[in-house]
Amino acid sequence: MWYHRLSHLHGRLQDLLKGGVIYPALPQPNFKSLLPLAVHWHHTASKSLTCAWQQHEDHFELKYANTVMRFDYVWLRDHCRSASCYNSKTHQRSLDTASVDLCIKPKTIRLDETTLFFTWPDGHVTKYDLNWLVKNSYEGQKQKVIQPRILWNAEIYQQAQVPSVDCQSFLETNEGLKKFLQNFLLYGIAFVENVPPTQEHTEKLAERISLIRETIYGRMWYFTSDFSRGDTAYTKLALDRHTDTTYFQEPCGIQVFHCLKHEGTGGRTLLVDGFYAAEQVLQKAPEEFELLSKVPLKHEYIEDVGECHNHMIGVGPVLNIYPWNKELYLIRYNNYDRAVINTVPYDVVHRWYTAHRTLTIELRRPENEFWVKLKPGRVLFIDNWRVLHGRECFTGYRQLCGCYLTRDDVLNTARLLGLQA
Ligand SMILES: C[N+](C)(C)CCCC[C@H](N)C(=O)O
Ligand SMILES: O=C(O)CCC(=O)C(=O)O
Ligand SMILES: [Fe+2]
Repeated sequence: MWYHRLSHLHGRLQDLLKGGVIYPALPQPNFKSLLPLAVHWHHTASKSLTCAWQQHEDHFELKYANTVMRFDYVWLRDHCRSASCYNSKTHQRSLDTASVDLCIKPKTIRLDETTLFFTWPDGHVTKYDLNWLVKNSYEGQKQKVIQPRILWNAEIYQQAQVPSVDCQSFLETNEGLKKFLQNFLLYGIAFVENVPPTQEHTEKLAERISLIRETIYGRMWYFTSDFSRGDTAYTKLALDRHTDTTYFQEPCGIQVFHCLKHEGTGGRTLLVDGFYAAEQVLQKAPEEFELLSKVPLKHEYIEDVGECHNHMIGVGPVLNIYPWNKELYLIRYNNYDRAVINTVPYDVVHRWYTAHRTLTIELRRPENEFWVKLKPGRVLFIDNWRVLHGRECFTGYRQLCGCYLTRDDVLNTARLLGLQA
């Protein structure tokens, strides 16, 4: 078996070498500085800078920058960046992909320096820079790190001493905003300090990083324990850890909390990194992790209080994973709002309960709980796709205001500031 694989690999290399091979000249300064390491360096450098390609019957194979890439011919035609195929002003494709022959093959392929030229049967020429191909190929993407994150339990988060960003620097400087977003992307929570304790100022903060997502709760919400809505959030009761709006097909991306007033006891906020807990499940029981990522569940919000009549349903697994790189991107966890399970047969149901228990045990470990008392002036932003929140029961008058944000627009702001998101 092993021998088989080896000889197969060897054959592939031979194939590759039959294609065009170039050794770009080394820039002079590098050459000099690397000279003492000549023997070792020669090997790695020639490996990383060599380009080898091979035209196969049904795909194009390219070896460059230590990456072996395979491209489908329709893909190569479809991604043509020539002026007639792609509008580089709008960054939009002009080519009608449906007009490409699904059996298309290039008539000729030529490499000049670091540019590949494909001439298609109708004479059209497509140019690709080798580095563009590395960056945009499936194989190149796989090498890229996933969204940088620091998974945390209470100790990790507290030891990190993540600084809060001052309201003025958040509102008035790009550095302040960037620092805030960087922390938010890394930890899934972030604080802004010295905010005037009003709904208007909280709204201003929200609008600085995103669009406010208006929901059945309104645009900016403002709530006390008056049971004005048919939900436990509007009482003085404790709330176990959960994510919000699990009953939306796309749960809200970010939640903003600002406690404007509390005259009483208790009412601390609980925060738990759901991705940290999920990672523990993946390590300890990978098949349970997989089940939680596959079994679709319904969450439901049924309200019939006063003038408020709502019936929301969202369907999706507890753990949502990108299929191409297995990256976890969303956790949907709310035992209060989870609806009747009728999407899976009984034996799967039992295995699902076991897996759900494993995750719950991780989420409930005291060492994973980060408790904070929200105070007027300190605004908390929570990544509702990652970090669970809850609260301790409380006495007295407590006023909380906040809103939900659309996730796409937060990430948009982050990317415009040069962050990976
Ligand atoms: C934040 N705010 C008070 C407006 C809404 C609360 C929503 C509560 C609901 N059970 C959920 O978890 O989605
Ligand atoms: O009252 C709180 O601190 C939070 C309640 C809650 O979970 C929510 O409003 O989503
Ligand atoms: Fe909540």
